[in-house]
Amino acid sequence: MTAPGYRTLVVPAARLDEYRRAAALTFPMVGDPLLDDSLPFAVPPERAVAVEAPDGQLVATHGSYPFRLPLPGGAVRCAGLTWVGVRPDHRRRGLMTSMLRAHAERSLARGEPVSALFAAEAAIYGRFGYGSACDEVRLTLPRGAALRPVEGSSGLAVQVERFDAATHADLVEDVHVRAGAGRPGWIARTPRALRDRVLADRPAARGGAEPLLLATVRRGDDVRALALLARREEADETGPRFTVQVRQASTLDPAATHRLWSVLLDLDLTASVTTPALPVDDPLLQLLVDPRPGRRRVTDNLWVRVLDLPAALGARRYAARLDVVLDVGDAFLPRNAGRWRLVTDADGAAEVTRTDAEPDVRLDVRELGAMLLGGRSAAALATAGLLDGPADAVDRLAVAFGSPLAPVCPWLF
Ligand SMILES: CC(=O)SCCNC(=O)CCNC(=O)[C@H](O)C(C)(C)COP(=O)(O)OP(=O)(O)OC[C@H]1O[C@@H](n2cnc3c(N)ncnc32)[C@H](O)[C@@H]1OP(=O)(O)O
Repeated sequence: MTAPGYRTLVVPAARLDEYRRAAALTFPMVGDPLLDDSLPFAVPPERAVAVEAPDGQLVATHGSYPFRLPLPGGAVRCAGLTWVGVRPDHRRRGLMTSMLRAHAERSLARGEPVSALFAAEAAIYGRFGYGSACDEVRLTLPRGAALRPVEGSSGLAVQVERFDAATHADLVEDVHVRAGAGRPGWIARTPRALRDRVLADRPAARGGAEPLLLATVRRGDDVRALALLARREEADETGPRFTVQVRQASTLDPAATHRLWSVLLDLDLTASVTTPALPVDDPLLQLLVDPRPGRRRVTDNLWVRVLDLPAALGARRYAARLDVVLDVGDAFLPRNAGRWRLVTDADGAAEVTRTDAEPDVRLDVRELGAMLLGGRSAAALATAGLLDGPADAVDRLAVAFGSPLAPVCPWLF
């Protein structure tokens, strides 16, 4: 239910400009016409939703992207929630709450059992059943940071050129997708308009850095790794000292990974290198001879909301046999609340059914979302008092929900 006098609507094409103006009042970083032109129209039109105030103005916005969210051993249709904003003069009267409800209902109607997002502020989304599902790490490394050797690296060819979206976007997206094979959370940038927006190198968004460069590592004609990067000058009386901002690093094998980072960590005239969001087990972290110099920032990455519990849990594989009854709390979407029996077979496939049996483990849907990608351990959540059950059941759950590779989404939507 929207607050009295307000109305939630799918934004018709004729009102998209209004939608953009409402978003521009909400998000302080929007304000440059060159940037504004691109926002937020990568959201497919039928997924742009707004709230209209009693005076007819659009005062709150949200949208979603049609993603496939990689899970351990599977993938699930996922509504990537974005542009949630309420005009400053209409806040704290329930408009976000009504939009989140509309988002859940519309996603379910489209057959999307899961929603995911990046949280502008981490305290916002737990109340709506989103759980922090994984972390990311960003490194700032000194130039020349040494890497452990990897056989075959030095023989690979490297090319550095100016990035041109029209020529290179397909290659960059293709390598991005392949680089994430087997890693939960590694979302492809769909639809194409979103990919184009993510890869657009708008001067207004460069923050003083040069236009994007594309570095490719090749074995013969085959591109095995690539990076998008830009150098930015830092004032220094001793001479030019550039910071290398690596915006995307996508690698397909260990030798190419080593070769790519060897080049990025040793560009002339540079003093330091910043990485994009990396999974917490990224190969770069394993390869650094000395991981201590520089800075390391770990923060929350994807937040995940289970909308249709049996469909979401049934879309992934499990690393151990389970026959467990979960008692799930879901105050925001009661359809998920109650007891569910989760049984997995020898291949890790799951069957999820309603049951009246006594529960083994009690948890909120928020924790289920946190565990879905394999990035949060049931046992760790239990030590924090966020999941309750006998130690053997909790431990089995922790093992079964685990993932061999740490989840991450390396780009922001
Ligand atoms: C996925 C994304 O798009 S992330 C982007 C999120 N957007 C932003 O940060 C833009 C700036 N902020 C805003 O536009 C708004 O303040 C919003 C969207 C965060 C909140 O909108 P509102 O309509 O004011 O929220 P609403 O009135 O529905 O509040 C619901 C509850 O959330 C709480 N809440 C709202 N904002 C926040 C916040 N930033 N941190 C913690 N709690 C919050 C409210 O206090 C309220 O709690 P209560 O039910 O216990 O009273």
